[in-house]
This record gives sequence, structure tokens and C-alpha cells, in this order.
Amino acid sequence: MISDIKIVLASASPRRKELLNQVGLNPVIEPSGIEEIITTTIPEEAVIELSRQKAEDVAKNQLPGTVVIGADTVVAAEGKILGKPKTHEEAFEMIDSFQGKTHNVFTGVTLILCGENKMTVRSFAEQTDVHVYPMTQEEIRSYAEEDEPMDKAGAYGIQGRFAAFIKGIDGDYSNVVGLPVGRVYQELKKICEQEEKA
Ligand SMILES: Cc1cn([C@H]2C[C@H](O)[C@@H](COP(=O)(O)OP(=O)(O)OP(=O)(O)O)O2)c(=O)[nH]c1=O
Repeated sequence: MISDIKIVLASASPRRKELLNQVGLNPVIEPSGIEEIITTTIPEEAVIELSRQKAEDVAKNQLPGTVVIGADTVVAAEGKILGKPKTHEEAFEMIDSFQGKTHNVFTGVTLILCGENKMTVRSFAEQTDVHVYPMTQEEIRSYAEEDEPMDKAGAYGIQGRFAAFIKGIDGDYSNVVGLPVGRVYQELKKICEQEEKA
């Protein structure tokens, strides 16, 4: 049964843990220590690569039967990949680049089932399109000066005050918050079924 699997979440993001808790899963938290360096201009590839690095880093230390989950989220807007802003000024520029427009949020997820001698690895990327209302320069300035944007890809939190500027989305909401939890649950179910057959 899915509730019997030991799940290790290779992430420091409180949102990812909460999303797993929401569907009845209680992961152990072990953030990876990798440095996040993006080496491709294709967002789907970037998030898959980073999610895999995070999961592999943590999977090295696990007992057989454990499933490690790694994830990474970026925003793709106007042909650029946006991670977390380093300064409030950068947060301003990121938001200004997509206000009044539609951008894409990608979360890459890697699940690793640790075995006696081998690791079974599954990765995927999920896309959600986010439509943002036009914002005044003052609205952007005031939001970008807060703490809320600073630990988030694209410099906003759809689950926070930035909801005031969200016109709508196409795709999975939880994917924007950092983990497409429905798809993760379904993948975990498949792993469970395979384990039961083996
Ligand atoms: C776009 C968007 C992103 N985010 C968050 C999700 C991710 O936590 C974060 C992107 O950073 P990530 O590098 O994907 O994750 P993280 O640094 O928080 O955690 P770890 O690397 O340890 O796994 O942005 C929101 O919470 N709301 C949003 O609307």
C-alpha cells in the first residue's frame, strides 16, 4: 500500500511537504546540498535535470525500499528561465517582464526507488500556464519589496498576496506551488504496484 512506502523528500520547501501531507503522505525531509546550476535553455530539461540531481544526492544514503522525491520549479517568461530572485530589484524586473501576460511554470520531479543494488529512476516535467493581470509600476514595486517573492521561482507566490494579480491558470495549481501532487501520487501508486508484483 502507498501509505506503507517510506518517502524521503529531498527538498527544503515547506510547500512541497504540505502538498504531500495534503494527500495523506508523510515524507521524511532531507534537503539535498547540491548547487543549482542550469545548463540548458529548455525549461523542461532544466527542471528534470535539477530534480534528478537533488533526488540522486539524497538517494545515496537510503535503505532499500525507500522512495526519494526531488523537485525543481522554474518560470519561463518571454524566452527566459526565471529561478529565485537574488535581490528585490531582480524580483521587480522578473514581475515586470510577465505582468499583463501569460507565462509558463514548469516543475520537474524525479522519483527514485532505492533497491539492494540498483536505483529505479522516473522523471517528468509538468507545465502550468499562468495568466497575470496588468500591474502598475507601484504595485510591482510594493510587492517586490516584500519577503514573499524572495524564495520563489519567478519572484511570486500564487498562494500568497500575489493571488491579487492572477487572472487564471491552465493546468495543475499545485504544480505552480512547487509539486504536481496528483501526478506524483499516481507515479507512487505505479511504483507500489510494481513492488508488490516483484
Ligand atoms: C511560481 C511559484 C513558485 N513557488 C516556489 C516553489 C519552490 O519552493 C520555489 C522554487 O525553488 P526550487 O529551487 O524549485 O525549490 P526550493 O529551493 O524551495 O527547495 P529545494 O531546492 O530544497 O527543493 O518557488 C511558490 O511557492 N509559489 C509560486 O507561485
